Amino acid sequence: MEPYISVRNVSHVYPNGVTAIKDIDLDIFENEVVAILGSNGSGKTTLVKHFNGLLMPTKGEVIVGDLNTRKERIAKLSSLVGYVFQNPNHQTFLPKVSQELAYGCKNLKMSEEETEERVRKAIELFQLQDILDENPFDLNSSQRKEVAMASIMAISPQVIVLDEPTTGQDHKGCIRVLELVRMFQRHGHIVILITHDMHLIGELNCRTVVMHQSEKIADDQADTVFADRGIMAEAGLQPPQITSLANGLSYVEENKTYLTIHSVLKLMKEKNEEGIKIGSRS
Ligand SMILES: Nc1ncnc2c1ncn2[C@@H]1O[C@H](COP(=O)(O)OP(=O)(O)OP(=O)(O)O)[C@@H](O)[C@H]1O
Repeated sequence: MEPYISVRNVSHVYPNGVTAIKDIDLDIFENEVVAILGSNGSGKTTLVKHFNGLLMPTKGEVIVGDLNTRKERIAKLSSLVGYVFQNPNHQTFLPKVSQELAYGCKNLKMSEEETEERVRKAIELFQLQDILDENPFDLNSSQRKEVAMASIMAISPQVIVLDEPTTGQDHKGCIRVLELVRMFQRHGHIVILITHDMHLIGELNCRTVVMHQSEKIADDQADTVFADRGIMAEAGLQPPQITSLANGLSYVEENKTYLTIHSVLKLMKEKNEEGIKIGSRS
């Protein structure tokens, strides 16, 4: 299978001389959810900004669809790769939600009918019917984030990048992000998450790329990555709390990784039925 995004031996050195990513190879395939994980300054954002042409490699090349990002206009690339910024205020600027939702399609010179149809679908998916006339800046931060995501969804890019989607969200907001990631995937999109949120990655148990000091040091399913103590320590990462808790239970096999509260509760129930008492590892 051909990858949709192919990052080939890419490095990026900023004009001030900082090497933000180094010799990265990465293939991302249709319909994947991929988390890009790593501590502050490890190169996550720099890497992902290469997918929609916001940055160009200083070495190597990035292919999106069958387009080399060096040779494409940014408008074309942003119709393929939609970027939802961490702070929705950075991508929201029109006085009405309805205008905001239509902006991307209009900017890509879609016809009025097509824009209307796409916006209608986005309104339906995100249940925004009641706030169409509101000013996005009068909405709360969760609603503003929904509007930002819906505006990207209206463009319907093949790839949706969510930059720290759970930052600043309460518990309900975080559950909503999880639902949206799954919804984007059901609708056939590739979802790329730039995140520090181990709980979110654990719940998704998605492919996880770990960046550390500008290099890719791991690329595997989240449970495999989280079980690799060497990688976790090198990258300065802690697994989700529930994984640490499960690791402390006496009856959890050393090589098993539990990522969600549901999986730990299921294990406890099974052990309880077998008459095995909960104990902690000595
Ligand atoms: N515009 C820029 N000019 C110069 N250096 C930059 C620029 N943007 C990022 N850097 C540097 O590049 C390195 C990687 O930064 P990047 O933002 O890609 O990391 P990150 O993993 O996304 O970090 P964070 O989690 O803090 O957002 C860091 O050393 C950072 O200071």
